[in-house]
Amino acid sequence: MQFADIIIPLGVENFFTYSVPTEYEGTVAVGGLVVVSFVKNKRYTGVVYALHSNPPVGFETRPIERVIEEGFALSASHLKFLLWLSEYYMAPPGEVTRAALPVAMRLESYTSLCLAADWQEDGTGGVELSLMEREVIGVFRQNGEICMAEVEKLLRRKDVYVAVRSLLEQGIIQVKESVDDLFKPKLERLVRWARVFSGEELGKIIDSLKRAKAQQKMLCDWIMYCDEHHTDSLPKAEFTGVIGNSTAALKGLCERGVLEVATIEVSRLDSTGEEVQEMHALSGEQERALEQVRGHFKERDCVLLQGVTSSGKTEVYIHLIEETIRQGKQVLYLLPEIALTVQIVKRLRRVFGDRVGVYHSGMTDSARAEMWRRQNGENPYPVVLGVRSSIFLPYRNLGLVIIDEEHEASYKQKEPAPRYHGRDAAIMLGKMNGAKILLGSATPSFESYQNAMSGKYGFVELTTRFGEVMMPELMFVDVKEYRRKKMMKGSFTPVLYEEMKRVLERGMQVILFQNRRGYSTFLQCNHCGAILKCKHCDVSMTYYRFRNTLNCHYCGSLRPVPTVCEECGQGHYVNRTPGTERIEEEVKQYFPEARVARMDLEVMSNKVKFRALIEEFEAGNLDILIGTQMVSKGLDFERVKLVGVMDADSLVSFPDFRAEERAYDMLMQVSGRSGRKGEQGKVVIQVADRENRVYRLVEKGSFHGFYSFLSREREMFHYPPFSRLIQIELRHVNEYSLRNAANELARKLRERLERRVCGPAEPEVARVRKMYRIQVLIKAEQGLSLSKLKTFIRQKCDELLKGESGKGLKVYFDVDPL
Ligand SMILES: Nc1ncnc2c1ncn2[C@@H]1O[C@H](COP(=O)(O)OP(=O)(O)OP(=O)(O)O)[C@@H](O)[C@H]1O
Ligand SMILES: [Zn+2]
Repeated sequence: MQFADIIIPLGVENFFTYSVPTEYEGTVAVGGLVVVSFVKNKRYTGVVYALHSNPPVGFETRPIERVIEEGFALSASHLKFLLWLSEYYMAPPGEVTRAALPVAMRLESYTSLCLAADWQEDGTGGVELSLMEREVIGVFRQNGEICMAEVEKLLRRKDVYVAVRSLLEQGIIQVKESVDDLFKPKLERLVRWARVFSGEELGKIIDSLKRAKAQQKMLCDWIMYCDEHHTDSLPKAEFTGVIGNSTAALKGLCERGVLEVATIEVSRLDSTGEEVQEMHALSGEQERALEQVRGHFKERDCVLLQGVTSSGKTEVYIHLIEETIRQGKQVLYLLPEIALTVQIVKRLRRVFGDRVGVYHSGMTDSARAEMWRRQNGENPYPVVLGVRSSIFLPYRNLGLVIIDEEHEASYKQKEPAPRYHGRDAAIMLGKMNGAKILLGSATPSFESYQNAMSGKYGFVELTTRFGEVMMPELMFVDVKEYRRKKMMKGSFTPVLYEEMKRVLERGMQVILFQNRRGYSTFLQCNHCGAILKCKHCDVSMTYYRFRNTLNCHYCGSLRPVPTVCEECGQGHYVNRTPGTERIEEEVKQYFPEARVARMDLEVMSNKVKFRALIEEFEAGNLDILIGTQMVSKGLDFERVKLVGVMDADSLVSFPDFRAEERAYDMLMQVSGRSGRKGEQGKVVIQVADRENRVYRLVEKGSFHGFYSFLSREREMFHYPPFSRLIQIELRHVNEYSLRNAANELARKLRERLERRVCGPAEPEVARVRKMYRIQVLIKAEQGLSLSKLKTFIRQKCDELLKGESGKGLKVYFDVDPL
C-alpha cells in the first residue's frame, strides 16, 4: 500500500499521512495537489510532500479523496523552495503553502461559495450538467452563500467536491471571498462597427440620420474617435464615457446595422496590443555599467547596482532582460509596491509587448489563478513583473532575477506568516534555479551594501543622471525660526511657499511629501492634553476629516469623534500634526489656482483611480501631487521641478535602530523625483531639529560616507548587517500571564544564548485586537549556526507552550525582522 505525506495549507506544524487508493497510484506525485479530509472531516487541498510505503503507527490512515488535475502540480524545485522558506522563516510548511497558492487553487471546506451573480439557467453554454451538479445548484439556490462543508451536509453526501469544482470552473458558482468569479472566462461588452463601411456609405448614413440628431451626433463622434485612435471598437463602458451615454441612440444605431454590441471573452491578465519599440540606446556610463554587470555575473550570482536617482537603472535592466529572454530564459522583475508597477509595466511592455506578465495582490483571485496556471503551462510569460508574492509563481527556466529598489522595507511581509523578505527570498529563488540576481537602488540597504563591500556581491555604480541632468539642489529650512517669527503659512515656510509659486508660474509641477496619512495623525484634548487612542490597541487613532471618523490602523476599528474629551470631560479634541489631507486643504487655500491631487494608501486601494492619477500627473493635468512615501520612490515624472518635504523630523524620530538609515533613504529618494529631465530641480526640506546628524550626512551627499559613519555603531551594538536578528513575539489576552511567560522564555533562552537575548520588551503598539504583545529579540553574531539556533529557540518555545504558562499563549517568529 502506498502512503502520502501531505502539507495542509494551515498554520499547523508537520505533515499528515494519508493512504493512496489504488485507483490513484501512479497519478499521485510529489508536489501534486490532492483533496483530503482533515480535522472534523473538513476538506482541504493539500500538497503531496512525499510518497512512501511505511504505514504510520498508532492510527488508521484516511484515503486521499481526489487528485487535482495536473495543471496545478508543483515541480520538485518549487516545492523545495517553499520548504526552504518554511525552514528559514520558521513558519510551518502549511502556512507557506497557504501564502503561495491563490485561494482559487486551494479550495477547502470553509471556502464560502455562492451562485455567480450573472448566471442564468441557460448559462452553461450548452454543456450538459450532471445530476450531482444540478443538485448542488439547487442547494445554492435555496441557501445563498454557503461553504462546501455545508453543501455536503445538506446533500448528505461526501463526494460533492468534483461537482463543486466543475461548477466553479464553468463559472456557475463562485468563491465568495474573492472579488471575482473563479476560472470563469471574463466577458466584456464591446461596441464596434457592425461591418466595414466605406466613406461614401457613412456619408449617406449620416445624411439619413437628419431626424435622429442624437444618433447622428453619436455616429459622427464615433467616426472621429476611430480616426484619431486608429481603432474600430471600444469597451461599452468606455464608449458610454467617451462617445455618449444615450442608450436610445446606441440602440438606434445598432438597429440600423451600423454598430453592434458584442460580448467577447477577454483574459484577466492585462494585455496591450501596443506596438513594441526598440530599446533605448544606452549612454556611455550605462553601457559601461552593463558591461561590468555581465563581467561580475561570470563569477558571481549576485550583483548590486547602485545608481543615483534617474541614472537609468531601469534602462540597464531592460537590456539585461532582452539578453536573457533571447536565450530562452525567464526573468522575474520585483518591485516593492504595486504603485510602482504602473509606470514600469508600461516601460517594459513598450519593449517586450505581450511577453510581460504582471502579478500582484491587487489582482482578483481568478486572475492570479489564471496567471499561476499559465506559468505552470506550456506558454508561460518570459518576463514576470510583480511584487514580493511573485516569488510564489512557478518558474520553468529562470535566468535572471531583478530586485529593484532593493532597500525598500515594504519587501518584508509582516502579517500574516510566513514573514519573509521578498528580496532575500528572491535571491534564494534565483540561486536554487541557477539564475543571476541583480539588486538595484540609489540607496542600498546596509545589508546589501555590506555584501558588496566585502566582495560577496559584485558592485557596479552609476554616478550621474542620464542626459547630463544635474542632481537637485537641497535646501534645509528651519521651521522653528519661521514659527517664532509667525511667518508660517499653515504648514508652509515662506521659502517653500515662494519656491512653489515660482515653479507653478512656470507651468512646472510640485511634489509635496508628508510622511503620514489621514487628515491628522491624532486628536489631542486642548484642555488636558490626552491623546485619543484606540480602545483595543495601544495606539492613537487617525482622524479622517472627510468622513469625520477615527480609524485605528492596527485593528481597523472606526468610531466617531467624541464631542468632549473622554479623559477630563472638559476640553475638546483638536488636530495635531497635519496629514496629507490637511496639507491638501492648505494647498487649496494658498494656491487656489493649482490643480491638486493626493496620493496615499486611501487613494491607492483603488487601482483604477490610482492609475488614472499617475496618468493625469504624467500628462500635466495636475500641478501639485501630495503624498506619503508612495510618491517618494521609483516614479518618473519629467516636469517635477520642486519637491517639498513638509516635516522631515517625523522621519527621524522612530524608536528603531534603522530609523536613520530609513530617513536618509527617504530623503534621497524623494529628492530623486525632482528635476529628472532638463534643468536642475530643487528640494526644500522643512526641519525643526536642524542639528540632526542625518541632515548633515544627507547634505554631504556621499552614500559611502553615510554608510561608514553609521555602520560603525551598528557593528558596535551587534546590529545587522553585522548580526542576524530573530524576533519572538508572544501574545495573550492577559497582560500579567503574558509578562510571566515572556520572562520565563527569556530566562530559558539566556541559559544558552546569554547576552544575545534582549528583552522582553513591549513593542510600540502593546495591544492589538485585544491581545497584549511582548517581544524577545535574539541577536546572532556572524558565524553562529542559524539552523541550530532556530532549533534551540523552537525547542524552548515548545517547552513554554506545553508548560503552565503556555495556556492561551500565542508565539510568533520573525526572522530578520524590519
Ligand atoms: N539610455 C537612455 N535613453 C533614453 N532615455 C533614458 C536612458 N536612460 C535613462 N533614460 C530616461 O531617464 C529617466 C530616468 O531613468 P530611470 O527611471 O531608468 O532611472 P532610475 O535610475 O531607475 O531612477 P530611480 O532610482 O529614481 O527609480 C527615464 O525617464 C528614462 O526613460
Ligand atoms: Zn485598534
